[in-house]
Amino acid sequence: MLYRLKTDFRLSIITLLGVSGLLGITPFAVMRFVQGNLKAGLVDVCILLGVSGGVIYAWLTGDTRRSGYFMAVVSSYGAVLVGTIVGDPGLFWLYPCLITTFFMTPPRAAIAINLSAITLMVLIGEAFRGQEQMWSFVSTALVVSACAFVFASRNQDQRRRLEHLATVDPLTGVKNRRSMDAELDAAAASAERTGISHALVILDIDHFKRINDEFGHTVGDEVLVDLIALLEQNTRRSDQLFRFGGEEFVLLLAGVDGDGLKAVLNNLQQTLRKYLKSPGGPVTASFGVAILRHGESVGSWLSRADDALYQAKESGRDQIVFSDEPMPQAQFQPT
Ligand SMILES: Nc1nc2c(ncn2[C@@H]2O[C@H](COP(=O)(O)OP(=O)(O)OP(=O)(O)O)[C@@H](O)[C@H]2O)c(=O)[nH]1
Repeated sequence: MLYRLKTDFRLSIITLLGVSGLLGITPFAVMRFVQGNLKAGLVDVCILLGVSGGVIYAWLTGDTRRSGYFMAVVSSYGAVLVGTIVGDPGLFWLYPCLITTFFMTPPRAAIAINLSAITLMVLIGEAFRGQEQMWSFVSTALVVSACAFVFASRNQDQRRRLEHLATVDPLTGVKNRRSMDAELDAAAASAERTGISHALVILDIDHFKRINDEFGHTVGDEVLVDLIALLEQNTRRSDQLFRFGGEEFVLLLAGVDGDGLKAVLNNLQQTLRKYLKSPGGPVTASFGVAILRHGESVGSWLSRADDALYQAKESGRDQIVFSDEPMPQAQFQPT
């Protein structure tokens, strides 16, 4: 539970809003019923139910996008309703909502929710004692929204940048080993669900050490970058490429049958032979290929591709070796 709160920012904001809503609104709901203000008491109860429902939904389903929208709408328009019924004390409830909408919904949606809530509050007008108070509210609500927008946007940029740094290889720009582990898990789960075949290719440049030793690390780096450009030009957009380590890369292909896979890999091999070069001449690569078996673990899938790569190296390099002879059709049916 703590782990989810730490790693899922939106879930933590939704939970914070839910808990503070429960703690903050419950005494007022009780007070309004005690004072005989049934309408205000019922509005408070509805907000409490909505907010609690949003939190429970987020925790049970993990769908913080929908519950974020729901919570933002319930809390903001709920605050407008409270302002309409109880007058100016309701105005204060809108301020925390104006801030938290930016952390629960995308910026454009948050701006729309905030502006519409401020406008509604003004149009209904019940919450204000006079013009001066109304315009003070409008100005301060806009300032709060603008500050929350800037803060939330910066926060989002920084999170995206951190995510990029954590998942992308800086030299080649392809996803790193860390992303690969997550994507292979997702691919295996998708294969079980849909029956679509998934192939994993480990590709390793031949005699790469010699290139580094003879021409230097910078030239070696350029060969790696050229390799990625060639791989990206000769695979589908849906195919995924990862840097497995050093001069080893992993290609994940979904929905390929045996013949299609052979054709893609033969084409890649020819392309590398023809276009991948170092100052010492053409550069080749060895390929180890494994198609995911029904019920197989990702570890075993990777290890079969790695064994096939080993065989490709052992049998003279510049080879494509399949762990199993690929079938012309998808390997297994959905469960
Ligand atoms: N330039 C450069 N070299 C790297 C990078 N990462 C790993 N290497 C080098 O890649 C080389 C890999 O050498 P080996 O594992 O012996 O492989 P190889 O020479 O390609 O031999 P085979 O794979 O058996 O054909 C080592 O010299 C590493 O230093 C990198 O990011 N840039």
